[in-house]
Order: sequence, then structure tokens, then C-alpha cells
Amino acid sequence: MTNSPTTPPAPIPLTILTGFLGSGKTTLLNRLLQDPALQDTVVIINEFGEIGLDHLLVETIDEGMVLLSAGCLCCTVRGDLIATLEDLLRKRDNDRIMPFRRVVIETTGLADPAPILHAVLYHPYLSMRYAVEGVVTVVDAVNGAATLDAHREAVKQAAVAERIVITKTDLVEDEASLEALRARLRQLNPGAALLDPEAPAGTIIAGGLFDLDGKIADVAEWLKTEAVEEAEHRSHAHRHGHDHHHHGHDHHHHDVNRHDERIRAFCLTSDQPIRQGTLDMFLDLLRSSQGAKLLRVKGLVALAEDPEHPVVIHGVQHVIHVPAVLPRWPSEDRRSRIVFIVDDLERDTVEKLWNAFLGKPAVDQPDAAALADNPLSLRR
Ligand SMILES: Nc1nc2c(ncn2[C@@H]2O[C@H](COP(=O)(O)OP(=O)(O)OP(=O)(O)O)[C@@H](O)[C@H]2O)c(=O)[nH]1
Repeated sequence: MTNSPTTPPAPIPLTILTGFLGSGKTTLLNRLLQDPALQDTVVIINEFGEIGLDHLLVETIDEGMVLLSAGCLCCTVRGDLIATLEDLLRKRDNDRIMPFRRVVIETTGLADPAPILHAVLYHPYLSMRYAVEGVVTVVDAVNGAATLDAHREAVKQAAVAERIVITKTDLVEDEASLEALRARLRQLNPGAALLDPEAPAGTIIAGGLFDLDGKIADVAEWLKTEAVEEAEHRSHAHRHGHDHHHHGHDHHHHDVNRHDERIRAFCLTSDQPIRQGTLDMFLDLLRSSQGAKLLRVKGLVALAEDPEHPVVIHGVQHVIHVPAVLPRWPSEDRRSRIVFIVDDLERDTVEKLWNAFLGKPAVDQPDAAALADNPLSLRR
């Protein structure tokens, strides 16, 4: 296909899919990508923390997926996003990639969407080649209200959206709390459509261009260049902070496993398969003792009872979801891996419990039986 200089190529629709940690972005995307309306879509995934699992869990062809380097897309990785979007265009223009017809960017749950939007909307070249079909924000009906109370990123995600998808309504028995959440979202974002995750892919992903109309005044402020630069500056200040424990991994001179002073990510692994009962007890104890601090728990685990079929575990604050069983390991790596994104919780606390349950020897550590009898010993 050739384009003469007088007929610029039609802009490629681009959607930003956001939503707080564990709200259901990947689940929704997996479903939407099955829809013929989203054929030939390139998905750009950005994960927080070094040990990403999402790329193993999104069921799409490899060619159509780009995994951005670790870190939070809203700040330090913004340059990488711009480079990735430019690179995709170059490859497409030179027929080195499928002629994709749409791009979806799945942000980390902690992303501030304003700098991401800014990067595409106001970039001299990208803004010509991509048409931002808005921000789709996923809000979890169970944790949504608490998340909006505690995390400013979640408020911004909801306020900039064209469309808000409310997930996990099946887990909410209390219709009044659901209605209260809807009312709060309408207040935060009067113009957004509130959608069900079962809505057609076209309606969710391609329901119209980004538009400041219908949004609260703050949104225009957040999108100002100075505001974006200030947010970046602040995040740099945080990342050049005082945590000397992680410098070993730190090739960007930032700690990619930290979001701010309180939120950080780490991964625990085990080479040995884990008994189902042990895993259940570990997760249950962790949830009941630390629930609110467990922003996200995500893992692939080899069960001793069936090591060929890894289980995918998902925890979001106080909710541990029903695990899914995969038909096979998604990569060569068959270790059990659990990623934790925690708010104001020490890695050591979780690791001690993990080691105790796995029977890893360590001095000065309660064993699993003692912990199950007295979970409060964890809170020391
Ligand atoms: N019951 C129920 N569970 C859901 C729904 N949507 C998502 N989940 C579950 O919620 C958990 C987290 O879903 P993900 O799609 O991984 O969430 P995410 O937003 O991509 O998570 P991060 O990328 O870690 O921020 C999984 O166990 C999903 O199966 C829903 O509508 N109902």
C-alpha cells in the first residue's frame, strides 16, 4: 500500500485501558480480543515491578503484543511508550509487521493516565498517526469504593475515562453499595458511559474519541504540560530516593519495584511444587492478617498434586479469587512465582510466612503449624 504525500494515512485508533490493580483489565481484554471487531489489534502491556506475569496470561498472538519494560508507564516509561508507538508505525509502514488496525495500551493498575494521554494527544507526529479513542477504565465493584478513597491514581483513572466498565458485580450482594459506587463514578465523571463487561467489544473499546467535554474541570488541568512535567519530576524524586536494598537491579537508576514511599512490588518463588492445602492456608492467613495492604497478589503455582497444570492465583485486597488452572505452563520456567504489590508492608513479613509454609529452614521463625494456630504472631 502506498500513500502519496497529499493523502496522509488514516489515523490508527488507539485505546488506553486502565483501572486500579486487580480490577479486571486483563480479563476484560482477553474477552474483547476474541471479538472479530478487534482483529488485528496490537496490545501494549506495561507492568509494574520487574517480574511480570501478565504477558503470560494474555491470550493473544505474540506478534500482536509488546511488553514495555518494567516500571510505571505514567512516568519513567513514558519515553519508552513514545518510542514503541513510533516503532510500530515504522514497522507497519515498511511492511515488517501485520498491518494492525488498532492499538490498545493496558497500563499498570497504578498508572496516572494523564501523562500517558498527554504523550499521545500532544505529540506532533503520534497525534497525527493515532486517533485516541479514549480511556476505558475498569472499576472493581467489590474494592472500588475503598480504592477511590485510598488512591488518587484510581480517582484520576475514573475521571479521565470515556467509558467505565464495572466488573465483579457478581461478587456484590448488596445492591445499594453498587448503586452508591455508580453514583460516585457519575459524580467523578458525568460524561462517561458506565458499561457492563459483557458489552460488545466495539462499544467498550471503540465507543468514541477522547473528549474533554463532560469531564470535571480537573481533567483539563491534569493534561497541561506543566502538570505532566511536575508529575514526572515528583516521580523521579521518589525513585531516586533512599532505598538502597534494590540498587543491584537498578539499571535505569530508578527502582522499578517502587511506586512511591509506600507501594512496592516483590516476587517470591519456590522450586518445589506446593501442596494445595499449604497454598490455601498461606493465602488465607495472609489475606486475613494483611488484606488491605495486599493491593495485588498474582502468581503461577506448581501444585504438588498436579505439577503439569499450573494454577493462576489472583488476590486483590481482601478478595482471593477462585484460581484458574492452565492447560500447560506458558513458558519454560516452571518455578512457582507469586508477585506481591503491597502498600506499607514489609517483604520480610510475607517472606517469613512463605518460608514457614514451605518448610524452608530459617532461624527465629514460627513454623506453619504455629502460625495457623496463632496468626497474630505475624503482626509482630
Ligand atoms: N468474579 C469475578 N471475577 C473477576 C471479574 N473480572 C475479573 N475477575 C477476576 O479478578 C482477578 C484479577 O483480574 P485481572 O484481569 O488479572 O485484573 P487486572 O486489572 O488485569 O490486574 P493487574 O494487571 O494486576 O492490575 C482475576 O482472578 C479475575 O478472574 C468479574 O467480573 N467477576
